[in-house]
Amino acid sequence: MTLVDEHADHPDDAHDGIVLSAHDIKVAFGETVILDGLSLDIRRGEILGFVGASGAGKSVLLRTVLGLVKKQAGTIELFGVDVDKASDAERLRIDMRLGVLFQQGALFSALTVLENVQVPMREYLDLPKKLMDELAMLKIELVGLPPDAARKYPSELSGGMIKRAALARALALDPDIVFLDEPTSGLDPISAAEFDELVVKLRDTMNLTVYMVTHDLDSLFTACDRIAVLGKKRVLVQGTVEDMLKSEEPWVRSYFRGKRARQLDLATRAQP
Ligand SMILES: Nc1ncnc2c1ncn2[C@@H]1O[C@H](COP(=O)(O)OP(=O)(O)OP(=O)(O)O)[C@@H](O)[C@H]1O
Repeated sequence: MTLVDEHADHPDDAHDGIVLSAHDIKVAFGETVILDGLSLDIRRGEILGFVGASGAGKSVLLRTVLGLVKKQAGTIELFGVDVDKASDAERLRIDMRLGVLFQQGALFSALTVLENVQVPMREYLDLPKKLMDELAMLKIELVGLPPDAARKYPSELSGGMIKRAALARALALDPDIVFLDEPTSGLDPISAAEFDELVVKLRDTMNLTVYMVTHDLDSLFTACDRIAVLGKKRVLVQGTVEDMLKSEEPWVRSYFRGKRARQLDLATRAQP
């Protein structure tokens, strides 16, 4: 019996709290290599911000981790299990512990918010409708949507409400880790800040691990515990905001010490 089987409830506890470990990943489309020698660990309960220039491969890595893009080399362990070696039953257990919010929100337009939140429940669980309704309402409340949002269609929601509804769906199965692909893009600064606050609150209350692809400096400065920078096809630098501010890598320097970043840094530090 493997260590993983012995700790079936919380297998990652046997792995120093590392929820996700990507090692030496290579991904190419035809001749074009997008990721090469990329390694990254994410610890239980942290909010990791993943940044990098547009087109660097952030979404490709996310899709690779989720098994939607094939890698040419490297290993990905989720909760201590090498996904390439996982049995179908293990893979299913892993999938149920992952929540995903894709870049466009990706709600089904023909379904109400309640029905959207229930999509993963229908896919993975066999529950009576009444119980599913109750569970979905709990998630809707959890993300700060009013109860009457449940019967609305995505076209009837604001951008911020769509993101929250998509987050409620990502949380439908009480995942251990959520992957958020640019969750605050397209939101006004106030809605974006509120979304960040919600993510921090959920992490604190649910001990959620968060992997957030973002271009949003506010999110990086205020919500993320750690930042990983994608560059030169791998993780170029990782650490805290302080580490980013000290980095001499040219892209990191211009991103984190550019004019806008300096203003944000000062504003963040000025807060009581
Ligand atoms: N299925 C695919 N086939 C071929 N090329 C792809 C595919 N998916 C992504 N790419 C290419 O991989 C590169 C990285 O794309 P990706 O979407 O990961 O960038 P990103 O870092 O997320 O960018 P952005 O910040 O703009 O969202 C791009 O050049 C893109 O065209």
